[in-house]
Amino acid sequence: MASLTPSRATSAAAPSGPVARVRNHDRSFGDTHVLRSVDLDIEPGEFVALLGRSGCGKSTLLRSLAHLDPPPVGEVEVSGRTSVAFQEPRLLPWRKVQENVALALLNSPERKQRFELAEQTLTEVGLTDKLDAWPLQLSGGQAQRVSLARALVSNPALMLLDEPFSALDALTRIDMHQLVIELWRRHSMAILIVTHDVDEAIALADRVLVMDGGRIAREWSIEPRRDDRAPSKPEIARIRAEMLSALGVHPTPANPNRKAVHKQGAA
Ligand SMILES: Nc1ncnc2c1ncn2[C@@H]1O[C@H](COP(=O)(O)OP(=O)(O)OP(=O)(O)O)[C@@H](O)[C@H]1O
Repeated sequence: MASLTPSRATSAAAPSGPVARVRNHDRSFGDTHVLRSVDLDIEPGEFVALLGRSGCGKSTLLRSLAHLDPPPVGEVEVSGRTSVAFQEPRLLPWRKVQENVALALLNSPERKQRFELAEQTLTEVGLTDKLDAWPLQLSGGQAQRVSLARALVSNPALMLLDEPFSALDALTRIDMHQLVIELWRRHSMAILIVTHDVDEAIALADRVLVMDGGRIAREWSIEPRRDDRAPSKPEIARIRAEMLSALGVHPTPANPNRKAVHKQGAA
C-alpha cells in the first residue's frame, strides 16, 4: 500500500522522543480479545521485528500503528510520516511502475517532481529499467521492490512492513534483506517488520519482539547492527533458541554425526 501521509520532506525528520508510542492498547473483534494492554516504543532509526504465531495479533498492531483501523482503545501515537508495505505488493495494474510509486506522493504539488522522486527511489531499489513497465510484467521480487519504493518515496520516519518477503523464494528473500538493510542505513528511518521467521528477524532487526497472549511477551536486542559488528555465532544461536522457545517451537537436536563435505569440482 502507498504512503499514508504522502509528501516528501528533506529528511526522515528525527522527532524528539519515540516515533511510535503505544500505551494500554486493546483491540477486540467481537468476543475475541486480540491486543491486551500493549505497550511499545519505537525509537527514531530503530529496526524492530515483531514475531509471533499466526493469529497472535501482529498485523492488528501494525494496522493500529498505521492508523488503518478505527480509533484505538488506549494510546497509539506516531510522530512523522508513516508508510506501509504488505506481503502482496498491491500495485495498481493499470498504472505503470513509476506512476504506482509517484501516486504515493499525490499531495505533493508538482507532477514532474513526483515522477522525478519516484524515478530516484526506483533507482535505489534497482529498478531503473522498469519505470515504464506494467506491474504484470514484473517478477514477484521486482513487484515487491516497487512496493518498497512506494513506501520509501515519501521519506517516512516509520516504515511498517507486514510480512513483505514471505511470498518470495529463499534466494530473492536474501536479496531483499540486503536491500532493506541498505535502505535503512541510507535513510535512517525506523522500521517495524512483522514476520514469522526467526532467522529473518535476527538478520534484519536490532530489536526483536515476540507477541503472545495479546501482549509483547519478550524482547531481545541484537546490537550493534549498523556498523556490521554482528553478535558472535554462539550468541546468535542462543538468542535464536530463546526466540523459538518463546514461540513454543522445540526443534529436534541436530544429529552430531552429520556433516557437510565440500567436494572439489562438484557441480
Ligand atoms: N477485521 C477483523 N475482524 C474480525 N477478526 C479479525 C479482524 N482482523 C483480525 N482479526 C482476528 O484477530 C486475530 C489476530 O489477527 P492478526 O491478523 O493480527 O494476526 P497475525 O498475528 O498477524 O496473524 P498471521 O501471522 O497469520 O498474519 C485473528 O484471530 C483474526 O482472526
